[in-house]
Amino acid sequence: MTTSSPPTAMAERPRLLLHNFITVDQCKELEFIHRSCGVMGYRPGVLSTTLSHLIATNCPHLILPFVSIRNRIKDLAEDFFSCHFDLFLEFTGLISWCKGASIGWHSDDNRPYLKQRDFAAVCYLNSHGKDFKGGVFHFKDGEPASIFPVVGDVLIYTADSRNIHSVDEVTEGERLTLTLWFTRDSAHDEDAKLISLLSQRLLNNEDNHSDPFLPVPASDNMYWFPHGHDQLGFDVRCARVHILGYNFCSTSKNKCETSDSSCEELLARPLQLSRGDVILGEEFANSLHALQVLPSLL
Ligand SMILES: O=C(O)CCC(=O)C(=O)O
Ligand SMILES: [Fe+2]
Repeated sequence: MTTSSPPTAMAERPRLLLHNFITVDQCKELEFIHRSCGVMGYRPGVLSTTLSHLIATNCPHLILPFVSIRNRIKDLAEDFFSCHFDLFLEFTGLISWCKGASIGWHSDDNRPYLKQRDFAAVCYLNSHGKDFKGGVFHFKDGEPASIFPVVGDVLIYTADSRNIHSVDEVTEGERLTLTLWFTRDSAHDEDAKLISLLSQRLLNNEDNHSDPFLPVPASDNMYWFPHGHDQLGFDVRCARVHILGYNFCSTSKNKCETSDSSCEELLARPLQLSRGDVILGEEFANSLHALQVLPSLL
């Protein structure tokens, strides 16, 4: 089912909301990737997983679930905006908006370094009212005026001043999206950059023979989620594993230690998982590896 506006309104404010464009299973798969790999994002209270981050942390195989979804949304945007040329993906990222996150009125090309952005697509991977509260999307003018995110829905719009929009503060839970920007400018083609990163990584792996399937954590501060004042906050990896009912513990000491000063060191080393007093048998190369495997143990 499609929600769109009459032709004149459409020319003034080109935008489209499509329901059920991606399946709930696809949304869950992307959510799982984000839960195991997400790092601090581009705004306060926002976590993100970009494709270049997946390559840099040795997880290029996790790009596969994005491929068909990206292509379908690109075809949709080319059709809807009647492009007589191929668009390029400029950015692809899973973005979660935690409690307190919001964004005021803006267009998506509103900075000199964002001028290449022509179109935006936001896929909602979870639902307002069920998974989070707040986080409603609004267009400043025209219809539809407000969008209440529903899992599987996709919203596309031009990145220019015809589509000024905002997102209300998230007041509970975590709001998750797959956000894409498209450009006409081949100099900003994300795929060309990803291919170059992939080939560099292959060359490096040839040199150091590292295991091609084990994730490498990003630097610790990328996982540090500031919360409140006075250096308060938490490590996103610990938070994820806690939510699933587990703790990280050191393999050497067979002792759980997630909250002391050695936590950051522990998270980058081989470790095990515990649940209450019970230590699970599996050993993991590091915290990200555990987070990637944990859903299959549940
Ligand atoms: O997540 C959304 O609904 C829109 C986000 C947004 O406006 C942005 O990232 O620029
Ligand atoms: Fe935006």
